[in-house]
Amino acid sequence: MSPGTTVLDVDGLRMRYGSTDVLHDVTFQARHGEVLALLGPNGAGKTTTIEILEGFRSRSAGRVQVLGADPADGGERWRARVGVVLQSWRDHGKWRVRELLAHLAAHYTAYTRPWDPDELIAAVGLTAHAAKKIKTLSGGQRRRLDVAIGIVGRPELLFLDEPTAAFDPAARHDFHELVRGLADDQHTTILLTTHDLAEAEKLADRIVILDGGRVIADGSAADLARGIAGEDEVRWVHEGRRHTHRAADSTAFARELFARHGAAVQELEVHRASLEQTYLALVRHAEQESR
Ligand SMILES: Nc1ncnc2c1ncn2[C@@H]1O[C@H](COP(=O)(O)OP(=O)(O)OP(=O)(O)O)[C@@H](O)[C@H]1O
Repeated sequence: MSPGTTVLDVDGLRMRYGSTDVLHDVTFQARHGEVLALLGPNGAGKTTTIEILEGFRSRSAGRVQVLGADPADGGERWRARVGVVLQSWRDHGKWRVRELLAHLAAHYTAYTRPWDPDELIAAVGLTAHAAKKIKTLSGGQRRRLDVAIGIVGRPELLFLDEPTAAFDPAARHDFHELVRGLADDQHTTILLTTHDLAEAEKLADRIVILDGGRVIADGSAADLARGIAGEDEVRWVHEGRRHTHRAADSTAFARELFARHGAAVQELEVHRASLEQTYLALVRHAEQESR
């Protein structure tokens, strides 16, 4: 698959539970090698969307293509190209970590070139626990194992539903490195849901925000920030005096500033609206509109 190919294509997706519509006309795409974060308040429809794309839930209407197939009838070969990290892997408590991953890797050899179990165990930081029974792992260690299970077949597309919820800061940092490595080095396309906006800002090439089952924003963190805040704040010191200026194009403004004053410009800082500020503004606005 080449860069620029559309790996996920969701068009007019609708989902109804009983008489309640929980997804209305959801449309977005993801390209090959892109990390897409799906954000939104509790109940916005993130898990429902991801489960439909994984082929675990039937949709009510709309067109969905995942790696060129409709997930509602994706066969085994298609499934082997898709990695899934569910909210938690509770079965197989008596299995040992290495034993389970070796077993799953063997299953994938018919379709893909799976990870070597020991390399994978090292990549998710479980080397010291490789011989332990799964039921004896801590919550965070089990979550690392969930991630290993999701990627063991070197999927072309990986779904991560709140992958770092139980991680300590070091595990979270290692996981971020692993995800960026999968996208940058192996060109894995990744769709993740998270409530951690700093995580989304760090990992995602693009962000889709769902609210009340509708897409209310789609773009890079910088695009979304520009759309809401409009301007960055530029601060600097010149001849001992502190200055502040708001600029729509802060890079062009800084270039001009240096062209005019050269090395006399000191302590330059550019402050862009954080994803947290942008997200809160977008969700508040959407909720006011729907009242
Ligand atoms: N099996 C079901 N039957 C009926 N309603 C459901 C079912 N599953 C989910 N819902 C409803 O669909 C809506 C979307 O739920 P979903 O789990 O997709 O949200 P979410 O964005 O993943 O939320 P969270 O951030 O809390 O995980 C919610 O209102 C939820 O109550």
